[in-house]
Amino acid sequence: MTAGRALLPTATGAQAWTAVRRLLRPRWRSAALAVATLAAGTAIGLVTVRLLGHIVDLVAAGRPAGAITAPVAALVLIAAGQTLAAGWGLTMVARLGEGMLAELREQFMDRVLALPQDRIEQAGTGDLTSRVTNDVTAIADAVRTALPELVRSVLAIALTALGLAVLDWRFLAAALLAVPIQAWTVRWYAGRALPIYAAQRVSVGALQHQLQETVAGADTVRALRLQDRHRELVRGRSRDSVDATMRGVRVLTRFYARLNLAEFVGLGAILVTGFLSVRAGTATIGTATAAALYFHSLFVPINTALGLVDDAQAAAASLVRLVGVTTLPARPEPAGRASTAATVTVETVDHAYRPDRPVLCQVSLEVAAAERVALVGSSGAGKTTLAGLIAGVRRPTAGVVRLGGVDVADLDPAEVRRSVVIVTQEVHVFAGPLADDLRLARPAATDDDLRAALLRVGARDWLDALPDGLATVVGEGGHRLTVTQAQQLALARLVLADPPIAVLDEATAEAGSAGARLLEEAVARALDGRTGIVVAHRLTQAATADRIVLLDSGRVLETGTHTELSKRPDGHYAALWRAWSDHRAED
Ligand SMILES: Nc1ncnc2c1ncn2[C@@H]1O[C@H](COP(=O)(O)OP(=O)(O)OP(=O)(O)O)[C@@H](O)[C@H]1O
Repeated sequence: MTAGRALLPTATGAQAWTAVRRLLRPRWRSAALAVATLAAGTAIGLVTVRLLGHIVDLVAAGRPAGAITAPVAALVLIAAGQTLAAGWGLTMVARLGEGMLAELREQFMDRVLALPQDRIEQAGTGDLTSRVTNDVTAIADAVRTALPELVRSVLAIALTALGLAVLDWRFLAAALLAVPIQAWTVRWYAGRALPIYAAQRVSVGALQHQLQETVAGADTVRALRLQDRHRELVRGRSRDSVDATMRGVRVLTRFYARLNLAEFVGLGAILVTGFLSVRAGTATIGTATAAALYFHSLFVPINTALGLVDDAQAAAASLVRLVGVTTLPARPEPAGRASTAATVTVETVDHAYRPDRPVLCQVSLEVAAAERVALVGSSGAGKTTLAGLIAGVRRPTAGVVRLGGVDVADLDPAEVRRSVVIVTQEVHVFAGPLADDLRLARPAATDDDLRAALLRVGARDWLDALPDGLATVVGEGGHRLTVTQAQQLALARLVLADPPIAVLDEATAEAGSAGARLLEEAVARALDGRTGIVVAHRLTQAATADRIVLLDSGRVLETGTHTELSKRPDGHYAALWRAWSDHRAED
């Protein structure tokens, strides 16, 4: 569902052209060289036709067989030259396209990574994912196959027309009779094909959906004796899909039939012109043959270029979606103010993901440097949201979050990253050597630094057991880390990044009780000397904090030390603690 979503922007045609020109500018030399090489290949190829015409003239004049040895040898050389030039040219165009696509993709990812999380959520991650996958693939396909073919075809058409004109302008004029029919055919096709293809995709989608539903619900269908009804539904959808496909095939057949008509008209006109010119003695049979061959050699490039119209349209639609994201500002305007102090201030903050559903209301909180605050509360109370606001991952709907006394909104994003690091519930282990994964936090760290960070968070046992130590490949396709180990990895990254403030919303709950105890110790060591805001999923973690903040339905209900809060008669925290202690006693 995209209705009501603020989708990421789509560029206008003009913006897309500007982007393409900007990408092309530093590469204009290679672009010119690629086009020149392809043009040279095509031009050499055109000589073939002149030579064939020459051979026809030699044969018509009754010259001895030895006279055609030289033109035939030239034909072989030309074929070799043409193949080489086409190969180089196509490789250069593909390399150029790949380079431009890579740069566009980098710009795209740069902007995406700078987007605030709320903006991505507003658009829906599906929008972003489809741009990164489908749109990039559509452009990459076009760059790899359609673009080189298109450049070659356009060059072949232009140079062949030039060849015809040089041969004899009357033949060019005759060939041009085909152009109005071709232009009309393209207009006719473009108007009909798009809606037919769209309907075809819809009917294929509907058929797939029906098949899936029937297969997935087969037991229910059988139980309710709905087989006949479902058979009829599948048959109906299948018929629609066949009809739509056949409409597409018919339109395509007529498209090519009309192009054939254009070819027939052009070739007919050339043959009549040739016949009349040869009879009047103003052209040789060889020239007329060459003209007919020239025209014939236009069929393939013209059909290729017209056939690529679809691909070009799909690539253009994808291009405006990629360029649209790159038109977003690179990053919010930094005020360039530095904050190294480790205090956190939350001032009357409200937050809502949807306007009608407030998640945090008037939350205020002061955290002193090196203090450890535990956020507790039932599921959905707003703990993760508050943690995200403090870490600068999202912006409050109202109110201010200050780090070291400076509004997060005024801080340079790089400064925010230096001041505060968040460890979230889902730790992503990047595929690759463990050392690379750790160095994401501090690229200049030595192996000793990495080892020290892992030891500090209690990872000695599994580090020693890894087959290649720090060089062990972890993540997707490599050595699988357990939930606890992945959390320790995240904590080791925190130690390496060494920010003055740390926000932890980690998954001790998922780690099992032994893992959770291990992680609690790891957290305590990783937070040593830092200001820590910890979303405490286990109350034992809250009990050891300097202060506890209990959230309930987005409001701060209680705040104090464990000793104070647990003794409060009728206190919420006291009730939670009693329930937690009883539960543990039962275990
Ligand atoms: N990205 C989001 N978009 C929309 N609503 C959200 C989003 N994240 C959280 N919410 C909603 O905001 C409310 C508070 O969620 P939050 O995750 O902050 O609570 P929590 O106290 O951390 O809960 P838990 O302990 O289950 O993680 C919930 O009602 C939740 O459904």
